[in-house]
Amino acid sequence: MELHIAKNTQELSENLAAWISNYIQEVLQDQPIFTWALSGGSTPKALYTLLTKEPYRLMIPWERIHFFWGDERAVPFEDERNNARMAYDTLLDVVGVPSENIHVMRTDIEPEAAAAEYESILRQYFKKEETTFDLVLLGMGDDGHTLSLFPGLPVVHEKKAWVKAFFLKAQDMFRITLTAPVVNEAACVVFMATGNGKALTLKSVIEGDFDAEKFPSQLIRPQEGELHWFVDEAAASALEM
Ligand SMILES: O=C1O[C@H](COP(=O)(O)O)[C@@H](O)[C@H](O)[C@H]1O
Repeated sequence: MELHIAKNTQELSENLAAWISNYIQEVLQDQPIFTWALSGGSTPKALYTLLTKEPYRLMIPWERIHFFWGDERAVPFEDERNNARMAYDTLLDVVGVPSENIHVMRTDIEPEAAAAEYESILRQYFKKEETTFDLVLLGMGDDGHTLSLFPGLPVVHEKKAWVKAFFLKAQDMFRITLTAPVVNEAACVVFMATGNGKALTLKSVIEGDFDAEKFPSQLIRPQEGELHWFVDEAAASALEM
C-alpha cells in the first residue's frame, strides 16, 4: 500500500489529478481502452472538476476511457444525491465523454434488477481480461464504509457476486454497489479521504486489527493490483506511520 499525504483537499486533488492523468497515459501505451470505476459522495468533486481543466483535460484521451460506478444511491438521475449525476455534472458532460463509454447503474428499474443487469454487463466486459478495472476510485465515509459497503451489513460478507442491491434503512433508500471481490481484482485501487472527521477511522482502517464488519474499507485489498491512499493532513493526523 502506498500512502500519499497532501496539505489539504486542494493539494490532494492536484496531486491525484496529475497522478491519474499520468497513469492513464501509461496504461494506454499498451492497450486501446482504459476502464475506470468512479466514486460518488462529496470528496471526489474537486478532483473531477480539476480534471476538466488544463493540463489534465488535454492529457487524457477521453474517448478511450470507459466509465463505470462503484456504487449508486437508487434515487432518480435528477436527484442531487445520485452519484452518476454528480459525475456527469462535474466531469463527464464538461469534457464530452461519448455516451457509449458511460455505463451507469440504472435507477429507473428495480434495484435488484439493476444490480443483476450491471453484474452481467461487467462479466461480459471483463470476460477476456486477467484483471477487472484499470482504476477504481473510492471514498471512505466517516464510519469506515466504502462503495455502499456499510458496517454491519450482510453485503460486507459477499464472496461471489460482483454487484449487490439492498435497502439501507439508515438512509431510507436502496443502494446498488460493487462488492469487494470485483474491486479486489482491479489493476489499481485509489482511496481518497479528507478531513478531521475521518482521522480516527483512517487510523483503524490502515493501522488497526482487521475487522471488516466494523470497517468495510479494510475489505479492499487488491490481489495483484496496486493500492493507494491519497489523504490530506487532517485525515492523516492520527496515523503513527
Ligand atoms: O455514500 C457514499 O459515501 C462514500 C463516501 O462519501 P464522502 O462524501 O465521505 O466522500 C462514497 O465513496 C460513495 O460513493 C457514496 O455513495
